[in-house]
Amino acid sequence: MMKTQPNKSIDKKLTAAQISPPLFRQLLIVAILGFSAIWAIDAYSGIIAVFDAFSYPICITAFILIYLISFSRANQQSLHYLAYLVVAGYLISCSIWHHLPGNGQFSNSAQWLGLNYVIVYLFLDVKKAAPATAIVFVATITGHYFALIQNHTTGEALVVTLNMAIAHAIYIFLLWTVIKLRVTTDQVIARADMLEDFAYIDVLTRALNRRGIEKVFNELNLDSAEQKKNYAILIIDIDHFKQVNDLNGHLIGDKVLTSIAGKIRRSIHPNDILCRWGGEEFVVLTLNRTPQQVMTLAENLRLAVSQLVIDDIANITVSIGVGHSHEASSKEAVFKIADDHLYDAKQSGRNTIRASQA
Ligand SMILES: Nc1nc2c(ncn2[C@@H]2O[C@H](COP(=O)(O)OP(=O)(O)OP(=O)(O)O)[C@@H](O)[C@H]2O)c(=O)[nH]1
Repeated sequence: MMKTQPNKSIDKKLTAAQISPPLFRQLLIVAILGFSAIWAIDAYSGIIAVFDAFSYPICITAFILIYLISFSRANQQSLHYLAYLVVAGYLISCSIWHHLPGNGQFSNSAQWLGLNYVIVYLFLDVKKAAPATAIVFVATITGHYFALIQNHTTGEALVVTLNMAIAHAIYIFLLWTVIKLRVTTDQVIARADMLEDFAYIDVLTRALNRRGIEKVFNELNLDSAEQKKNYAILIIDIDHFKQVNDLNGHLIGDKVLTSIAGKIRRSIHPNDILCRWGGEEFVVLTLNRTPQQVMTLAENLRLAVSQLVIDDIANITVSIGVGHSHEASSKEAVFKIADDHLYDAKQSGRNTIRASQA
């Protein structure tokens, strides 16, 4: 439901998209199927390297175990780490192994290395992904350099690893740009949400405004013809407020309004809704209370306000008119009933409550 206190600041931290356990398991199935398919193709064609003959079943077993553990209460983030460790560990060591002399140099294993950077941002939040990216980058480049130098001149090994370093740096840079774009979009959405919240809140008292309570009515489906909901409306009007302004000035008048709103907010149930209906008029919407309970609430509010002393101003009173959902077929009609009772309360001397006879 709508917040009555908008967020003061927008969280500027970079956060990774949340991977739900079902999505994580889907990714694991893709990994299991992918590894199994490549293993089957390599084994069937007879070109399977010694490294792969061992590493494929190890990785597949690890993925299956992580898949099964993911159904337990195990920390999901740790499982994400573990899965990433298996993938990154496999891809780096496989490519390095293939670059060692006699192991089928420059096989196509290196082309998969870019996946390490993509997957790290998929699994980890950005704070952890950044150092992981640096570690993977350094391990990949130095590992390949030392593998190549064993069978090539330093110059040749340097050229190949430099190429690799540039390509990988571009991968990282582009991925980082995508993440930043996404974070900017998230911030724009958060800001829009915050502005939307402001449109429903009265700036002076921080209570909901008319549009705000309208929205609450819609969200709670209170005016639905099919499902009759039990609610009551209390229209609370400050007595002789014009005098408060005339005698003390508008700024003090504002302070009185804010203090009364605060007092009402602290006196109602957390599920009750406070709205500034207009000038010196507030509305409390309360749900699922009996008429007696609503009268008790109204009496508590009347008493609470009457005890306020604001900048030496005492004896502030309110008149309250009550309307119940069972008394009418639309919220407009309930408001009208509450308003009529408020009029009666004012006519009968103020500082009092009026509701229909039970
Ligand atoms: N300080 C301040 N005054 C406001 C604000 N909004 C409305 N008012 C004042 O509220 C007063 C309402 O006056 P009236 O409608 O005559 O009502 P009242 O003096 O409270 O008299 P009763 O309701 O009949 O008891 C006016 O003087 C408005 O200027 C506001 O945001 N700040």
